[in-house]
Amino acid sequence: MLCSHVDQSLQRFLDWCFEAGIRAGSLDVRSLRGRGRLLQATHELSEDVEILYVPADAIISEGVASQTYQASHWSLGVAHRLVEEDCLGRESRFQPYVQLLLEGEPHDLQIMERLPGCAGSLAREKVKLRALHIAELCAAMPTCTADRAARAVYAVDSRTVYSHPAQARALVPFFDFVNHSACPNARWTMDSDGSLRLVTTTRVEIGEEVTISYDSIPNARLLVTYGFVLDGEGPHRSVDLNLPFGKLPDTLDEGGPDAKQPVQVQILGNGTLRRRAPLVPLLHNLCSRSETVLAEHLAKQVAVELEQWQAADAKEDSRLTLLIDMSVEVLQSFLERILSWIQAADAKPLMSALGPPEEAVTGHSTSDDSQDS
Ligand SMILES: C[S@@+](CC[C@H](N)C(=O)[O-])C[C@H]1O[C@@H](n2cnc3c(N)ncnc32)[C@H](O)[C@@H]1O
Repeated sequence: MLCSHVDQSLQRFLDWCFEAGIRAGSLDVRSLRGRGRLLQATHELSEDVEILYVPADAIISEGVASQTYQASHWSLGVAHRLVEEDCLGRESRFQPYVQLLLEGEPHDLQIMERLPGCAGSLAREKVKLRALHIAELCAAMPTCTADRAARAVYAVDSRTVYSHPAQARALVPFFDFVNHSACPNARWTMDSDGSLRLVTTTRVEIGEEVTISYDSIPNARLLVTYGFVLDGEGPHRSVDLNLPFGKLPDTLDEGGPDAKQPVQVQILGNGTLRRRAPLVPLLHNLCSRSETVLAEHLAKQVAVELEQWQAADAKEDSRLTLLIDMSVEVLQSFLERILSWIQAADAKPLMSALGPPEEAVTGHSTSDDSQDS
């Protein structure tokens, strides 16, 4: 395993990886401003080649301790395991890995808390959840300081993988240097014994970064969970929108689902709706001519949120600038689509006018390779 610009704890970690049976002969660890540590190919690699193998006993997975937290959040099980290993100090067989993991500073959620819409509420929820988890970890392990607990919670939040087939949540050394891309060149799988393999999905040139897809989530979620946003096209170019409906004019009083609950929809980069299903009950609850009522209500709500995004302060943070610009563009094109449907008043049902063409719905395949968020 080669490594450039190594610091001491990274070198100790890499030596430990070798002893633990982690095989990554054609990968190098690099650091890049704005991307942190990352994996880079040291050889030209063909498609479908295994480039990393991490044996099960080198992986920190959800342990017996997680039983304590069954009624609570999934991440506490893994965080508990991590803090337990940290408390063992040099006695822990994962010590170099644990040390490296707990060096990571949690990213600042404060500047995100004032963002409009779902982005701001996600950040505020995350702040509350982090505080609860830190308190729970400290209460469960009196030798654990709030700072250690905060670092553990952050490491778990941003680095845990979940394998559906193996039904396992885990912190996987070396593999967790892999960054996310909307067009990844690798995917991972977990064997039934809990070991992990990383395999190329395309040809990879020498020096090229190896990436996977963590998830197909909007930029606001990427920012709150992982601390970065992506430019360009892809599933990240979308906005989650909470729509409060209350009582619409022309709503049927009897029968039909409750239209009072706010519903969440997702708007894609081309201004179409990805998830239309939450709006369907509302349509059922309206009188026949009331598609227009719904469209007008939608337009009003979107205009309100658009105004909030236009007034949002990026606080000289380039990630926030990108998120704000993208949210404005997405909401604007969605609003234009609704308004032109209202103006045209054509026979096309509102939901199909707002929905995406088939290929846009399909999204992006993540197979086993979705990280928890
Ligand atoms: C699983 S770790 C990946 C390795 C990480 N770069 C490191 O330094 O250890 C996930 C973190 O990597 C960073 N990251 C991943 N993909 C990124 C990307 N496309 N752009 C910028 N940062 C990214 C984010 O800080 C994220 O929370």
